[in-house]
This record gives sequence, C-alpha cells and structure tokens, in this order.
Amino acid sequence: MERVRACVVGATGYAGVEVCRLVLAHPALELTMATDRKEAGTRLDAVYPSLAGACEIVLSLPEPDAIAAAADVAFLAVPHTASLALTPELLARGVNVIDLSADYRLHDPAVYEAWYATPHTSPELLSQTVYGLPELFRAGVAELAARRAAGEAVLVAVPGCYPTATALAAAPALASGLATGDLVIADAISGVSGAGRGCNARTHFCHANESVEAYGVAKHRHTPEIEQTLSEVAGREMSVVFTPHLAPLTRGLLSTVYLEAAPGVTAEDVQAAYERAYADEPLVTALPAGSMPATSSVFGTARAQVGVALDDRRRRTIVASCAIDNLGKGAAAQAVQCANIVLGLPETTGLLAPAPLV
Ligand SMILES: NC(=O)C1=CN([C@@H]2O[C@H](COP(=O)(O)OP(=O)(O)OC[C@H]3O[C@@H](n4cnc5c(N)ncnc54)[C@H](OP(=O)(O)O)[C@@H]3O)[C@@H](O)[C@H]2O)C=CC1
Ligand SMILES: CC(=O)N[C@@H](CCC(=O)OP(=O)(O)O)C(=O)O
Repeated sequence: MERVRACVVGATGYAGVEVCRLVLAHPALELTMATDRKEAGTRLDAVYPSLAGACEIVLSLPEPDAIAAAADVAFLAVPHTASLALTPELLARGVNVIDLSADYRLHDPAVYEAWYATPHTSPELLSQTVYGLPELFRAGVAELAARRAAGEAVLVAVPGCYPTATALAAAPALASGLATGDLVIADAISGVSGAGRGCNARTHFCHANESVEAYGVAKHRHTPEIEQTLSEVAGREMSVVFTPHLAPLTRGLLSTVYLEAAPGVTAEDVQAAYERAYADEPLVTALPAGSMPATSSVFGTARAQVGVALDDRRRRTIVASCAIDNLGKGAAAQAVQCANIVLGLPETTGLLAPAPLV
C-alpha cells in the first residue's frame, strides 16, 4: 500500500497525540512530522511515554515550509484561531488540511465572528471547505477525494465533539420527518480531556473530580455549529437549546436530545428510522429498542452508539442519546476517517479496533 506522509500539528495536545497514535498504527499513513512550539526539540515519546517503542519522532516547530516538505496531509489539532493562521499557508503549499479546530466549521463568517469574537481572516476558503461528519455529509467529503486526485489541496473541517454526538443523536428523527417543530433540546456531558491538556480552575482534579456541572449555559460556541448541521439535515431552520456538562471522566461524551414527535408517530416508527439510518454505517450503531448507550462502550474507539425512545404518554417527545469518545469519534478518529475518504482509502482504515472490555 502506498504510504501517505502525515504531519500532526499540536501533537502534544490531547487531540493531537490521539491523532499521532492512530497514524502510527495506520497501514497507509506515515507520521513524518509532529509539531509543538513549547516542546520543539523534544522526542514525542518523552512527552508521552505511552508511545515509547512506537515512535522516535522529535517535535518541531509548526512552520509551513517545513510541514510542506515533510507531509502531504496535515492534521491541525490546534486551538481555534491558530488554524486560521496556518491553513491558508499550508493549502498554498499543496498540503491537504484536516482541521480539528472550529475555524472552518461555520459556513457564514459573520456567525463565526459573532460566536468566536475574532475576525475570520480567510472567509474565501469557507465555500471550498467540507464539514467532516461523513455519516451525514459523505458525498461532500468524497468530492474532496476527486478534487485532491485532480491536484487540488483540500480542507476538511472536522466537527466538534459535542456537535458530532448531538447531530448523530438528532439526525435520524429530523431526516425522516418523524420530528416536527424547529426546536431541539440537547443536554450533553463531556469528560475532562474535552477541555484539552491545559488545566484551569474548572478542570482541575480537585474541582472536577466527584462533581458534575453545567457550563457555557445559553452561550456555548457549539450552539451555532449544531444549529447549522441540524438545519441542513432537517431542510428547515432549526434552533437548539444546548447545555454542556463537565463530568469526572477522563474521556467520553454523551449527548441526549429531545424533539417533538409528529402526530401519529409510534415508538416502532422511531426505532425503525434510527436502525435504518445507521444500518450501513461501520462506525455508528443504533442500539436495539430499550437500550441506551454508555460512554464506556465506546471508550478509546472511533465508534458512536445511539439509542432512542418515544415518550408518548405525555408530551410525545423523541428522546435520543449518542455516546462517543470525545477524542475518538469526537476528534482524532473522525479526522482520520475524513482523511481516509479524502485519500481514497476505505473509510475505516486503521479505525476498527474495539473498545477494551473494562
Ligand atoms: N479535546 C477534545 O476532546 C477535542 C478537541 N478538539 C479540537 O482540537 C483542537 C486541539 O484540542 P486539544 O487537543 O483539546 O487542545 P490542547 O490544548 O490539549 O492542545 C493544543 C495543541 O496545540 C498547540 N498549539 C497551541 N497554540 C498553537 C498555535 N498558535 N500554533 C500551533 N500550535 C499551537 C499546543 O502546543 P504549543 O502551544 O506548545 O504549540 C498543543 O500541542 C482544538 O481546536 C479543539 O477544539 C475537537 C474535538 C474534541
Ligand atoms: C469539556 C470542554 O471544555 N469541552 C470543550 C469543547 C471541546 C472541543 O474540543 O470543541 P472544539 O473542537 O469546538 O474546540 C468546550 O466546552 O469548550
């Protein structure tokens, strides 16, 4: 198999090191470069001893010329705004970009600027960017494979962890027309690695351990991203009431959504719609009727599990829940899934390892 050279930018971050781990085990990708500004000159396995024996790479600075010399594809596991600085430079040098940050996810630069409180410095790239949630937008990602084959350097905006789980939970109800109205309520819970490697008062062990709390209430920056996806799936303008919670888990994310059922819809209709939607999806499982997903079932994997029920005794509400690993399907694994499609590889290459059982 031809090997494609890959660079991970932000390789010492939690999402970045998970991309490194997946690339190191991938049969068609070769990790040729990993960057970090503070740790440049240090071996990656000195920062993450769990990689000892698997990787001898020395971290370097994220300089576009060096990345273009070393790699055909760059995974940007950097905070938002850092990608705005790097992406145009890399595309101009012919490097394909798989961006894990939020910088190119929102189609409308004005919405980005309103929620991220910073100017979008390359809005001209947004119309060429594809939102990398293959289960909902596979054709768009696949188009990038054709554009890359024709010689273009392409850009995938990999979704956020909360938007991934929330969209996978709500999409079958909206796409099938079984949910009515324009409102989705989403309560989501994330493990602490979702906040990255840095520590603050909210994520400090002494505060986050043994405690669960809502944060970003009524103002979290994933709100417009979720609304954008759900509106596209539903074919009408949707709004979301999105409440994220931080829970004492290292990794794992669960999003539970509530939608109004259309008149006459039965529990069997809803279950059948979810089973149909994910029947051919290798990385998403619709659980049997009566089952709801657990984050432990997808820990360390590229997979998502979705469960659904209809509360038809009172307000006729569809309740659906999706579990992912925030660093897996919520970040690094989804990035590799998108890279596989862009590179013309089977979509699940390097991604099918099951979760440890305990
Ligand atoms: N953690 C998660 O579960 C998820 C994360 N993501 C996204 O992935 C990206 C990375 O997140 P995460 O791994 O959690 O973050 P971390 O804070 O753990 O890591 C960020 C990494 O980026 C590097 N970095 C920071 N600023 C710059 C810069 N200006 N230029 C180049 N490199 C930079 C950091 O190293 P240094 O500063 O030394 O260069 C570090 O290696 C973010 O956009 C995040 O939103 C998406 C989904 C889920
Ligand atoms: C637990 C936690 O703090 N999670 C992060 C989101 C995780 C993420 O990575 O989102 P982006 O990819 O959009 O940056 C937060 O709420 O900001």
